[in-house]
Amino acid sequence: MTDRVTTPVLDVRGLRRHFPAPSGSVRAVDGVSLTIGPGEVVGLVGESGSGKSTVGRCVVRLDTPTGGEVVIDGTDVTSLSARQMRPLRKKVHLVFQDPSSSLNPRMTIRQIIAEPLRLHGLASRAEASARVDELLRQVGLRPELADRTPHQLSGGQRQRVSIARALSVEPALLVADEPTSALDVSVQASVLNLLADLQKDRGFGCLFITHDLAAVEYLADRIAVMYLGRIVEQAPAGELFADPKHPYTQALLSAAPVPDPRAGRERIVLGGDLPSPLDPPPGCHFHTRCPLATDRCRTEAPELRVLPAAEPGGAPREVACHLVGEDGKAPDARAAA
Ligand SMILES: Nc1ncnc2c1ncn2[C@@H]1O[C@H](COP(=O)(O)OP(=O)(O)OP(=O)(O)O)[C@@H](O)[C@H]1O
Repeated sequence: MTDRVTTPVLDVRGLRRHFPAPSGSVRAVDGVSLTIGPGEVVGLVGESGSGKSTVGRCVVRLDTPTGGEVVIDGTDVTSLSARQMRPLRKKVHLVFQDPSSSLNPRMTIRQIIAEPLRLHGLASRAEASARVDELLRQVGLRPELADRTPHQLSGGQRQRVSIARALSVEPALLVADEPTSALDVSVQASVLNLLADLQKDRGFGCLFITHDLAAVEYLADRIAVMYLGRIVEQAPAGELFADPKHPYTQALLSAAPVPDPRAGRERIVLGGDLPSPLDPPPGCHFHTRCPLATDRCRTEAPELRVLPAAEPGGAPREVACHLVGEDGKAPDARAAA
């Protein structure tokens, strides 16, 4: 196996993003570590305000971390200037939540999709034009749309254009931040299917940020669960849904629609709101809402620990909870709730 094959497309270590505020600092991201292998899809889930988008923005360097490291395809980009970052921009692209605000309304679709190719000097004008036609077909749009402007397209078509633009330079990593949440429910599934098909065909790594648990179960190989700026659990997608270990993950998944009603999952209703990242609770951040919290949880922050794989040779999983045993045996928040 060559080094190229084993180098992760994304290696985030101890990432922090604290925003200064008049009465302290907002710890939006507070020590996140995450790895994505080539061709791997990692879902990042958690309540609104848990820090998911801030992680995504730091990865694509739309935001600058206040601590930790971001390594993209083997290059540490944490402290690169905008100029130094430019050649690396083709390795990682972001698909935003709302395509209406991320596409320049004065440019044609052809100009929008060709822009990254032009910025990176990857194609002549004629080559870029042919490539745009091909990309439009790949995202399920007719090449005739190339001469229109974004406002002449539907929301779903605009998001397909954003995806075509992001993929025009064949990135190693795509960060998709709630790529379907601004779309009509009727087109959400087709855009998700498109992303899944393109990912399988092209094999790019993907950080998929979402609230949509059904979508993440469908798309992700692995899922990381965030709570108040930290990852509290990471596991292969199937294992996380079948056997969530962290009481927060149990509560989050209990609210997801169950495809098979016979599997009936009892809902765990969490008390209170997500605490403020301006003044996070001491110890385990989740203790204020956890039905199982003990004195230790209120004072000592649990580390993210590696648990034994479910099967020999299986992928390891990680959890940050004092109540999960070394053997991976987890308490049931449902019983206590
Ligand atoms: N520029 C900023 N200045 C101050 N606080 C910020 C800034 N950006 C984000 N935050 C705060 O950081 C926390 C995390 O925000 P973030 O948008 O990353 O969460 P999220 O999990 O992506 O939420 P959502 O799912 O609603 O997008 C929130 O409390 C938010 O208010």
